[in-house]
Amino acid sequence: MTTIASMTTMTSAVYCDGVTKRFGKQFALNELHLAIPKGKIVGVLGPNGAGKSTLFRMLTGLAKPDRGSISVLGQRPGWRTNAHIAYLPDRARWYGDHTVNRAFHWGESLLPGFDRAVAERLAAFMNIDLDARVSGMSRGQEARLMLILCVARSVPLIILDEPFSGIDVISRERIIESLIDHMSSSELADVERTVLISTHEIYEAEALFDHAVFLRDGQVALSGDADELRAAHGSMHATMKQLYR
Ligand SMILES: Nc1ncnc2c1ncn2[C@@H]1O[C@H](COP(=O)(O)OP(=O)(O)OP(=O)(O)O)[C@@H](O)[C@H]1O
Repeated sequence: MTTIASMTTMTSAVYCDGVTKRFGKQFALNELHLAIPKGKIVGVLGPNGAGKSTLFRMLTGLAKPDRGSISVLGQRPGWRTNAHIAYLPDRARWYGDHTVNRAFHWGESLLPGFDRAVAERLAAFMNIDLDARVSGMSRGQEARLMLILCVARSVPLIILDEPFSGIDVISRERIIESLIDHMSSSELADVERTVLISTHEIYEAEALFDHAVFLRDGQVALSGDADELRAAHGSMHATMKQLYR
């Protein structure tokens, strides 16, 4: 029998039903109910400690819920689903002795769906020298490399946890522009991509989003279509201010 829950599981990129995760007495996620539609660029937003990284870790099978169930691309998270996910964790670092070229070569051999030509184009746009050694890069330059390694992949789900942290405001605007351009380009038309992005740089990033989920204390405080949220509150930034003041 097909139930409403099983249909929502199939039509959603991510579906969480009553997901709870505790660390000692602290609830990271508390009876979280969430359905993220496929094919959208989604802002996963909220103050420090709201549960964003914990949610992402669960979607990639790195953490297990104490209670509740999670479905990613219609399946339980694990190695099968991870082949279809490009995940940029917060605090991600690359090998210091690699050059950008070597990182892209590594990506080509080991990351499903990695497209080197796309990576090189993004690198040119983001001012990343292919011969640069990672150990000599600034934090912001390394953050760009990590971002490219994820978004140059043709996979149905991309999860970016704080991808812009450490990148200066001018470069951030340029990078967000290049992402908008890249996400809407025809080279990705073969895959229905869902992209989840957590960021505190909501002012600059909000043009990216066509859906938003606001978390508070491990629960969904508000979620919906970005245009509808903007129409109701003025901007995503204003929505955030009203929700968390
Ligand atoms: N491994 C852990 N051990 C103990 N507590 C944890 C652990 N991971 C998360 N927490 C707690 O769970 C809550 C949610 O943390 P999480 O990192 O998911 O928040 P976040 O929304 O990503 O925050 P930020 O915006 O600061 O990155 C916080 O109170 C945090 O202290």
